[in-house]
Amino acid sequence: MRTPQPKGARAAASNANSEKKSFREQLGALKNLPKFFGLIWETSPAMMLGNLLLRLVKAAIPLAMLYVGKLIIDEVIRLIAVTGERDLSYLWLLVAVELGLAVVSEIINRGITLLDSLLGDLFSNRTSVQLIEHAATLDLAQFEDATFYDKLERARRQTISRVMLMSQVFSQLQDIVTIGFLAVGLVAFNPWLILILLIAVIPSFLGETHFNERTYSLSRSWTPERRELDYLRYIGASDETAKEIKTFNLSGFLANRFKLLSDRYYNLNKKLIVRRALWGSALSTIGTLSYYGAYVFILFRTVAGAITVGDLTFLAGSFSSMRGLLQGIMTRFSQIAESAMYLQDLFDFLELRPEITPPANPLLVPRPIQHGFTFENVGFKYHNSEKWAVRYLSFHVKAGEKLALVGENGAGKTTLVKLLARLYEPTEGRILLDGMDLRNYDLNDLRHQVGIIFQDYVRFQMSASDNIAIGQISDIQNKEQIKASAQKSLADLVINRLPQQYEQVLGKRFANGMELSGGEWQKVALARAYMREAQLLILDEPTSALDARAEHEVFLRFSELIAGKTAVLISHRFSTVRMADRILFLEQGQLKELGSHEELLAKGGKYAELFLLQARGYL
Ligand SMILES: Nc1ncnc2c1ncn2[C@@H]1O[C@H](COP(=O)(O)OP(=O)(O)OP(=O)(O)O)[C@@H](O)[C@H]1O
Repeated sequence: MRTPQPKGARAAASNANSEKKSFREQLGALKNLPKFFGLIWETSPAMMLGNLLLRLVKAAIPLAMLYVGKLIIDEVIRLIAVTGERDLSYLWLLVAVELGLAVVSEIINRGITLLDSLLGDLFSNRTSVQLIEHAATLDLAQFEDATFYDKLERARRQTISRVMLMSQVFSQLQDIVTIGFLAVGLVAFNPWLILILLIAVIPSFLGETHFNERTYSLSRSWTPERRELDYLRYIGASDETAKEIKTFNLSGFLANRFKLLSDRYYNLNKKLIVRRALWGSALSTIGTLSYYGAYVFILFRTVAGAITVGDLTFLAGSFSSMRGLLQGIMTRFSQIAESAMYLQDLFDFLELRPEITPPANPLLVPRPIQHGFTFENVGFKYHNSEKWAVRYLSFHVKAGEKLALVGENGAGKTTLVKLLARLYEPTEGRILLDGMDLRNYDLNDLRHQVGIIFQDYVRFQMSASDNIAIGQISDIQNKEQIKASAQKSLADLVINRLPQQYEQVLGKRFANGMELSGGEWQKVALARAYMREAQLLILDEPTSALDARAEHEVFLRFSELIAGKTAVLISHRFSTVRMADRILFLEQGQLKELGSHEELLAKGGKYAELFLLQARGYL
């Protein structure tokens, strides 16, 4: 059993140390940027180019405005000094240019915001799709691993928050160009001013870098806890859990658990934010002092007549905006480096490869299957467990045979069928299909030829029609086939009663959805098995919520309707199980008995004992 809190806390502490990122590592994370921009470029080259062009033009505007401002002031002073007739046309021309620049600047700003948000949305949608597609290629076992889930969680966040990174990097480039322009003016006047400028901003930059790295470490080491918080928030207020939360009166328990965990995070984070605020204030004071030092210097030079009042405003203006820009660039730099580190999580996730892979020269599943499936001494351990879930399994399922799996809870029935569908790889032994190892077959073809309806099948909050089509999604438009499948599983009786029939959205999540009973849902899910043109059908207790008569009828139909196909059924109802050709009795992961209902009864073993108990109504 996992004990999340102490383990999480230990992990948090050790991660914080091992994940402490140095400045060099932050710089290293920037190597992710070209790949990131590659993805943005693929999203829309036109928008990316347009964005960059607009920003380039925008970068030149501050210098132009400051310079025109200087000319205006010098002209005003000149005009004041002139006696007699004054010609104001040059002044008005300058004012018109300044006005024009202001208007253009505003329009460009709007254009940049527009492109940023459109490109951002496109990028985020594209990455989300990529994430869904990639997740589908991974192994089931990977999804059962907590560290994998953390990675997935971080990657999922990236698809949305990394959109910010794009505009940050673009703004960074824009500001660097602007500074380049302004610096030319400043250097022309006095190169020392640039030095003072650097002294003003470097301390803040180092402070920001340090605190960003701390924030990243904290947030990263807390991923498992954040996932737990999300989970608690979800189960604390969700339609799926509301019933039990109310009847068991769990809200206090959940709220407390949430509060304990969130308070710990809040306190750690608070310490960091407060220290950041204090250091930030101290370091930016150094910046302000050096700025005013430079200002006083420029004032002296003006009073001494070395420069004009226009020069004064130009220099003070460029100095002030360069300071703002440099500070912005440096703060943004550490944010960009931090985001780039997070970006690593997204790329790491996209780099994950499944362990179950198709062979170099995959075989297609024989059509039809001739001999069937053979288990040769198969054993399997879940990766997070030392215990053998199943072991020493050796048996043969003939092509066209209906095999029932029985056994107590945890005996290994579901594990066995997952191995059969190659959702997991046996830890030892092998499974053969028509004499060839399952590993030699094309994975997609194999998955096509095997249809499974699990006991924990998904209740998709979509239309009844889509819920059935899930069994063979390529036939989603084939309404006839969907209806025929529904008739076979008896779901049509349920669906015909719904207000919008096959187009009726099922479940309670959406406003127009209709909830079904457990048994009704199972009939809909069962129809998925009939959608599939699979040669092996596996039903893992898909009828447990049906009443006894409905289950009997469903299985009778099932046997008739899939005549010729191989089927593996799992059920705890012996009246259903006896309809199978043979029954495999599992106990603690091992095969105990195998034979027809009559044979096993005659044997008088465990199966016979349980069957008789159930027949007498004790089970
Ligand atoms: N994802 C998993 N990770 C680790 N152990 C697992 C996992 N799934 C199942 N197990 C363990 O493997 C064993 C066999 O489980 P399995 O689900 O195959 O049993 P089952 O016979 O289908 O049970 P039930 O009748 O309750 O559905 C159990 O001991 C279970 O605890």
